[in-house]
Amino acid sequence: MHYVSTRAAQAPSQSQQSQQFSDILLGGLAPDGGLYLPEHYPQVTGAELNAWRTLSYADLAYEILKKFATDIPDADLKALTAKTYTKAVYKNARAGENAADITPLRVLEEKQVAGGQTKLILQALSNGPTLAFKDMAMQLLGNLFEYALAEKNAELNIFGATSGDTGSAAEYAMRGKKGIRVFMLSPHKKMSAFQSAQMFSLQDPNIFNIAVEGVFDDCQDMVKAVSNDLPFKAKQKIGTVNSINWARVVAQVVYYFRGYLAATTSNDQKVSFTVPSGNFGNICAGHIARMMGLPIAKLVAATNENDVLDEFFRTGVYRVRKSSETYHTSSPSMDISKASNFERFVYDLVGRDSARVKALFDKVETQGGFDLSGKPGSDGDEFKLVAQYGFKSGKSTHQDRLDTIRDVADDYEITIDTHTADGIKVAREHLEANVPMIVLETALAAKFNETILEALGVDAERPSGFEAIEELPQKFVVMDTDVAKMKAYIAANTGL
Ligand SMILES: N[C@@H](CCOP(=O)(O)O)C(=O)O
Repeated sequence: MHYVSTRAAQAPSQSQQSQQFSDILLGGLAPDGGLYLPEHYPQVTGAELNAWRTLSYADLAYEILKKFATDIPDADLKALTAKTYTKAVYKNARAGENAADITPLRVLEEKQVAGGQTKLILQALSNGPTLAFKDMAMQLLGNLFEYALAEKNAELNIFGATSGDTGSAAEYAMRGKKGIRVFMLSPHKKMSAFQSAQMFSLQDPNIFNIAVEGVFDDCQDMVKAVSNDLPFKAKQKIGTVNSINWARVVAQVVYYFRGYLAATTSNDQKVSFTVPSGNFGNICAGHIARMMGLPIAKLVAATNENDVLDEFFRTGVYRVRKSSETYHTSSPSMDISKASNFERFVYDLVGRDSARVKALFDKVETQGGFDLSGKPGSDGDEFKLVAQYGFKSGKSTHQDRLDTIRDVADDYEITIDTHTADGIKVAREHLEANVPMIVLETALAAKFNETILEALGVDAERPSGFEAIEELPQKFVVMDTDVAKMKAYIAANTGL
């Protein structure tokens, strides 16, 4: 399988620099500033789906990943997925969940309505080491990086940005790994107390936490600026773990298949997914699963008050917000106004025309957005095609989160986190008869105890190993949004 940049002038199989999975695994952004995607989406047959119904999560991951990572020997890939997706790693399953399922489903509600029955299902994705769905991909990335670096006898300096969950998932997956350092930017004082403590309490010498005076988008812009300095990137051996890295997205494709197979008994049935969305990486994985032929009816993006994506899916206008207009909310991992993975979807939406993609995203940088509504003066009319990709959206506020956390606790005796609450609030607006709606869980409630206390008046249950984490000594530096200073900090700590 060859990979193409969303901004490339040439298909990779025709270019001299043909890229395969292992070539792009360690790199992140393409050299032209675009994002990698496979040259075509591999298709899944009905017979394959049937055969996959009885597989373990690890074996299902292997079957899906081998369609994309065609340059990794089958036996090695199988060993990597078997090592990653174990019940020992995903050990934080709650009462009523089977840890061996890795991403167990829980039916929250079934209702008789005109024309049939609606069903609301929660897919648990946060039973891994850092209690967030990011572990699902990051644990695999840690093992893939170690494998690839050992093959090349190389080292890697990961430079990433987090609004709360990617950072800890990456640091837990990479701590102690030979040849790997992690430099993680986060918005200073804008994560929950638990999220900050989870990252900043790590004392490992290969982990560097940098709290940036700004919002997540400022952090992500710095990651892109550093990645676009190709000589610096090469000299400092910079890689990334954000969803700009294709391997992150493809690992997330697996749980859409798993959710579908667990919620249905025949391939004639469809399901929909609601996905709490910030950087568009998670729902982009759903888009890819759907493009591979998974019978998904709707993909519903749920945003918080930072509603750039909801605005696009309602109007066709993509209008990024300035840092000063990005709200600090009680679902902080989604406090994002410039969703980097959105470019992958736009690439498909405009018929894989990389020149158009480049022009549109250049316009984001120079004029703050683009308009595909087809109205006079707009940049195109592709918004009319959005429905055929199944996308819908909705938005949720702090009050919605509080209400939903209370409802779900009262009705189904489960405490959900604030981002999952955004998902459930929006999912309820898109229920359809006879099409189960699966909400992807973002994290465990313990990570956002401030809001759980406000909603329920009691603390969220805390899995063992995280008691009093906020009291541990913290190690981090504070910096402003100065790319030159950031580069100097990286170079000083790598010694390269
Ligand atoms: N919500 C994320 C932000 C980074 O997103 P990613 O999927 O690109 O890693 C976080 O919690 O850090």
